[in-house]
Amino acid sequence: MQQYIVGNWKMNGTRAEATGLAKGFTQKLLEADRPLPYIILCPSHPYLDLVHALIKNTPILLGAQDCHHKEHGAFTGDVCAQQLVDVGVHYVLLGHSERRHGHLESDTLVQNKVKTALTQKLHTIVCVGENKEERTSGKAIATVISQIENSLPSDAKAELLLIAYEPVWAIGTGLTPTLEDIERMHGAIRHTLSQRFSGGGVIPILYGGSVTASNAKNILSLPHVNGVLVGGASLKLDDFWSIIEASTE
Ligand SMILES: O=C[C@H](O)COP(=O)(O)O
Repeated sequence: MQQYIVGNWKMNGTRAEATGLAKGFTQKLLEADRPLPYIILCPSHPYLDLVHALIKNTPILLGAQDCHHKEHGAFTGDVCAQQLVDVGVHYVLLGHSERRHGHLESDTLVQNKVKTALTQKLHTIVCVGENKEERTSGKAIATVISQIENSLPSDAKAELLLIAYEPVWAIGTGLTPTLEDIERMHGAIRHTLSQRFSGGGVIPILYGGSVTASNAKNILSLPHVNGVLVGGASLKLDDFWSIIEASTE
């Protein structure tokens, strides 16, 4: 399976910085001499249009960081899936822990968002992950499997779904699970997806949480890891490019 390298810029950057990064990646693509993974950039909403214009004739794909669960309407400050598609978005992150805020954005809300995004044929990256307490009390796998079971619509089309496993305690901290723990979790997720969805065996499962140019190769070499979701390191041109180059074919 071709791997996925997703850069989540979160609420960072300016117009000038977004332009610099997008132009930098397109230039690196021109110089690349090896097969590349799927590369997806997820800027903040105000810069989607700008980044789309800069990457539109390249293999880089555009992602958004969230969308509303309703198709349209009086929801001040929100953005709907149809608007994302309208500005060239192909992927959307849903249920990121920074939006779940513990349980403020519930599994049910995430599931409703997923339904709406899939209706618009957006590739939907559903984020799941345990917090520190759930990890130390031995509940990490049960927590993540429960999030998957409750965040995915039972009739979801497997071909538009991706899962990102992001332990909350690893995000932005420089901490990562051991390779064995990542592999064990991804194996459990794969088992659940295969049982629950026809075609679930092919849903890509990404790892996220303090992925860097130094640890990407080992993580991306794990059999059940189909890509990475990168936060901080995706804002640094050379670091993100090193992570792209660490992908396996
Ligand atoms: O969406 C990305 C993740 O939250 C990981 O962020 P990080 O790479 O800064 O730890």
